Amino acid sequence: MLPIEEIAQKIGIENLIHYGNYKAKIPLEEIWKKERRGKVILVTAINPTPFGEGKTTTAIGTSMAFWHLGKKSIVTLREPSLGPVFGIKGGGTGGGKSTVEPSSDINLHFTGDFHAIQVAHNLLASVINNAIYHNLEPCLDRKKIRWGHVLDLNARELRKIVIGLGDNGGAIAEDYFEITSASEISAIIAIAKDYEDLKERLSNILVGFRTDKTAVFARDFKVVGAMAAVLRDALLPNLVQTSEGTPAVIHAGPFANIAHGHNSILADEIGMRYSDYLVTEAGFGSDLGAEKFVNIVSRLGNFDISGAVLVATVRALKYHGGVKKKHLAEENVEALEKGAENLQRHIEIVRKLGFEPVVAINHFPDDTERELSKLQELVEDMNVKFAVSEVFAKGGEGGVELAKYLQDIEPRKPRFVYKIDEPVREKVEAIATEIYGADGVDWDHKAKKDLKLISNLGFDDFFVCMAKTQYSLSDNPKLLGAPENFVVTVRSLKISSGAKFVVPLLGDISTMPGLPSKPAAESIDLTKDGQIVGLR
Ligand SMILES: Nc1ncnc2c1ncn2[C@@H]1O[C@H](COP(=O)(O)OP(=O)(O)O)[C@@H](O)[C@H]1O
Ligand SMILES: O=COP(=O)(O)O
Ligand SMILES: [Mg+2]
Repeated sequence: MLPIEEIAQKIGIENLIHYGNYKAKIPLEEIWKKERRGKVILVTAINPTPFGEGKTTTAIGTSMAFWHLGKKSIVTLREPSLGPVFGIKGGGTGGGKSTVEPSSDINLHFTGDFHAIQVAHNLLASVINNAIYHNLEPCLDRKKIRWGHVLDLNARELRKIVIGLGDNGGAIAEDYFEITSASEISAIIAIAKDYEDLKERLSNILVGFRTDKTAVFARDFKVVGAMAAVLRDALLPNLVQTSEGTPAVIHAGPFANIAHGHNSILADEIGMRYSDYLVTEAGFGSDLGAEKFVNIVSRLGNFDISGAVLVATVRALKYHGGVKKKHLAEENVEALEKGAENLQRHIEIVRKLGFEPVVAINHFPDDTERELSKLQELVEDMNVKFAVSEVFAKGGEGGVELAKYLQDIEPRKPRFVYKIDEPVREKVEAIATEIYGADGVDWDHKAKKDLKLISNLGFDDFFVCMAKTQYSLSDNPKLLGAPENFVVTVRSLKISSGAKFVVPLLGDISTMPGLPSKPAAESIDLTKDGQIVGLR
């Protein structure tokens, strides 16, 4: 690795807040010193297998490839959450010869941003419960509290809990934990422009209602200052490097299935102002990350997008063709051909969002020659540009063909799926029908009540941040491939009035994931000389 100041010098960043030799935070005033000039390249994908199909890896490799072409590029990514790190997917720092470093630090505590978000979130929860204990104003109706706790782990046992069993003045009550990436504060850190905006958004967080049904916000508890104080450094983007010594800015961590799925806009500003090509990832498939990147992030950040890379893999398309996870390494051209219908749908989604995708076939070692040539044949018939990406095996050199397709694409205005002043119900129905291909939306009783509440509170002009399974275009994780003749069901809607999002919860999506029977944590260790091993 190069010393982090050498990475900063490559792109002209002059001031850093060092976190050791290889990590640094970028002061807010540094961000605005340059004008925007970089083209925005979005990396999205088809619906993935539980292992992930290589968007992070491809984003890193493509950014490095631009340097091979003599262009300056910055890759922006989200901070990995310990949920997947210890859970199914493992780390979020790419793989093979296309990684961001120091990967062990980045995958674990990094610069402490998630811990800060966790503390700020739980501080507010403790103050809410304390007001009830001391019978202080604002005293919330316990059954109408809409602010739980967060923890950066996959802990299904905390999805629904009872609190107050100890010395708590008898206020025993139901409560819950979400994973930190699902916290509204995680979304706020990803969209706030400066400390004033941060505090304004924190103060507008809706925490619940009094018994007289009046709404109560975080500002009513007088701890917004303390929350902002503990978040002071978490708002600053983190500068690190790729495995080829090119700049990477990693900041904020909302997942794309339970939140908006993109790194901070501040990180993107650095990518646009300090390089020719910002390569950035939106989580999971285009139905989730790319939809929200266009309809929420690019609208909030007010920027155009040039290119869209659509990552596809043989293994995920076989999965969509009906192959079980444990058989994905076995050749199966027939299943690949059937599952390719999922790729066709994502090409259409990216076009609906206003862009012409370039398909990146992310080549895995298990792909056979027959499968690879079949997939190239199928993609050719889909009338879309594509390149076989070898960035995992070869680093930036393996992404040059892809980068050459992207370098001359001109910025375009995204096509928003909904107008911001439409009612929430219509926004949700537009996304479900136009992006997912659903015939319509079913609204559970609780969801209908939430819609009414949103209108009564005057929040109909909020962004819609859909929460649903990442495995299917529908809200049923078993409905793979290119499902048709289905409706999606909205169970309820979270109101994030600080971020100005409403979060419709579809199907049985949970904002607190669980661990698999064999957690990735089992392969992690610390050697006697202090080396962390086994993080993948
Ligand atoms: N071409 C490849 N060959 C082998 N493993 C890969 C390849 N691309 C990605 N991976 C691995 O697959 C997992 C998911 O990759 P990642 O880039 O995180 O995907 P995503 O961002 O789409 O979830 C990581 O462990 C990564 O190292
Ligand atoms: O939020 C999900 O991100 P990945 O698609 O990178 O796992
Ligand atoms: Mg990723």
